[in-house]
Amino acid sequence: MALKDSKVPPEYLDMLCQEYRENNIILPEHYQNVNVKRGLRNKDGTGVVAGVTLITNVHGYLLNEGDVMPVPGELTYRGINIQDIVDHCLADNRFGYEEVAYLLLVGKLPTAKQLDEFIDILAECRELPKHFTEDVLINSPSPNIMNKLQSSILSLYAFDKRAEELTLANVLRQSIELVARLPIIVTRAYQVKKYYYDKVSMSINYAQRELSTAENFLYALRRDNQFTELESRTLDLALMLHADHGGGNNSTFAARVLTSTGTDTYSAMAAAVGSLKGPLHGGANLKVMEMFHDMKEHVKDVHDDEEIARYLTKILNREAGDGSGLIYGMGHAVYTLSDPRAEILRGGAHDLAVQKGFEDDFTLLNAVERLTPEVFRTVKGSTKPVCANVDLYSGLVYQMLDIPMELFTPIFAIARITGWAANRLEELQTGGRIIRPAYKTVMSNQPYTSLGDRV
Ligand SMILES: CC(=O)SCCNC(=O)CCNC(=O)[C@H](O)C(C)(C)COP(=O)(O)OP(=O)(O)OC[C@H]1O[C@@H](n2cnc3c(N)ncnc32)[C@H](O)[C@@H]1OP(=O)(O)O
Ligand SMILES: O=C([O-])CC(=O)C(=O)O
Repeated sequence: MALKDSKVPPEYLDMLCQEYRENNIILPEHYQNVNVKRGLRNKDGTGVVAGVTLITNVHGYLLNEGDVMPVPGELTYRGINIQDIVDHCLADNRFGYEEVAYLLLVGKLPTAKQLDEFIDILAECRELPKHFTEDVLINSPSPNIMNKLQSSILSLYAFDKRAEELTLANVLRQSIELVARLPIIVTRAYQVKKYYYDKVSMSINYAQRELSTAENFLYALRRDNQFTELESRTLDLALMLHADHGGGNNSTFAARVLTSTGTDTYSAMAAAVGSLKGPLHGGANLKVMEMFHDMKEHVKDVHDDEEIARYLTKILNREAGDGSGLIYGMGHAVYTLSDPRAEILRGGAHDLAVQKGFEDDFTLLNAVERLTPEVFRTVKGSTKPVCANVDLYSGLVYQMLDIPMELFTPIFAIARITGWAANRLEELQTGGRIIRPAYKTVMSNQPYTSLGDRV
């Protein structure tokens, strides 16, 4: 593909690509011969254990005499089941994300007084440093909000006099500030993006002290600052569910890898944002919706399972969708029978769909969840269970809340900053060794050839 603005000529690139392909062949047997744990996975697909943690447990299978036994998934934050956290917050009719953030960061549920204090501090910290909005956001727009979020987090370094200090108190302070500020950065970066790239007038609002994280997001997103109770509660639920997922998920592990070098908070958190953006990880929530819109164009009857299964088969065969062969929102590295977050979001998506008249959309996405395992077995001949993951229903939920697609993955980041920060703190306090896996070379040694003798 020719890059219009590049000084590197396309024919030169073609030549380099050809050279590259000829000189960079690693065959599957190379992996097998040296017993490499590709993707840091054991032979049975389970993850290589890279550390111990007190923060989050992701339970997706049992090991029975060395065999992986599929079980319904369970997610616990600091030992407390996510379902219980959600149920209690809903029963008390209060926002839960702030409580989850305290729990993950500090290690125990806050008392009522501690929670009030924490919410007050978050409110105090939400406003961005002086000139940050003008210099970092307005004067330097990006078409991609995850990209802008990543560079904004790096830019916060310059506004922090104690950016490098690794004491517990300082990193906790930085973590709280990031939890408070990410919703503001994301919504402002979005406003700037709309103004600069989409030629829509920009509206930049101050964060509101009395509003929760979810409410502040919706307040800043909407031109009229209006949102309903149902909308803010649903977003709050999504934030709770996305807040952490153990030390091994790709973005959190990236944060831990960088943290283990002794680097600063902003560098570690920016790396995590870059990881989350990927379509196999947090970026899947955007991909699910792209896939879903494509399906809506091609599937005539959302109640016709055979037609939907045919379409899913085409996706797996790279004849439909984005050509990757992936059914986004399905499959998980740990969960086998179910992802508890997808179960909760499915319920939320269903209720919203009924209320807002999106029943057909829900039916179609639900059919993807129901039919994929069988299609998967038929096409791939694989008996491995494949379940819906958290990204399957989140996009539909956000769409029904009238949140633009380009903010789906940034919302994930707004929630996950808590988990990244909690894992960074744990790595700093208890890790104690630079993370440094090995790569086995499959290249044989060769002599240096003088310039004039090369062909
Ligand atoms: C927040 C999150 O990060 S949740 C995950 C979000 N990502 C997605 O929804 C993208 C779609 N899903 C996937 O790509 C995968 O299921 C992942 C990345 C989530 C997990 O990957 P893995 O742990 O490697 O999955 P697993 O070991 O089960 O893969 C087995 C095989 O099934 C394939 N597979 C797994 N899920 C899918 C899928 N949804 N669609 C098509 N093929 C899939 C893998 O590519 C692999 O194929 P291969 O043996 O030919 O290489
Ligand atoms: O755990 C994983 O590999 C991915 C995931 O679901 C998450 O990070 O929420």
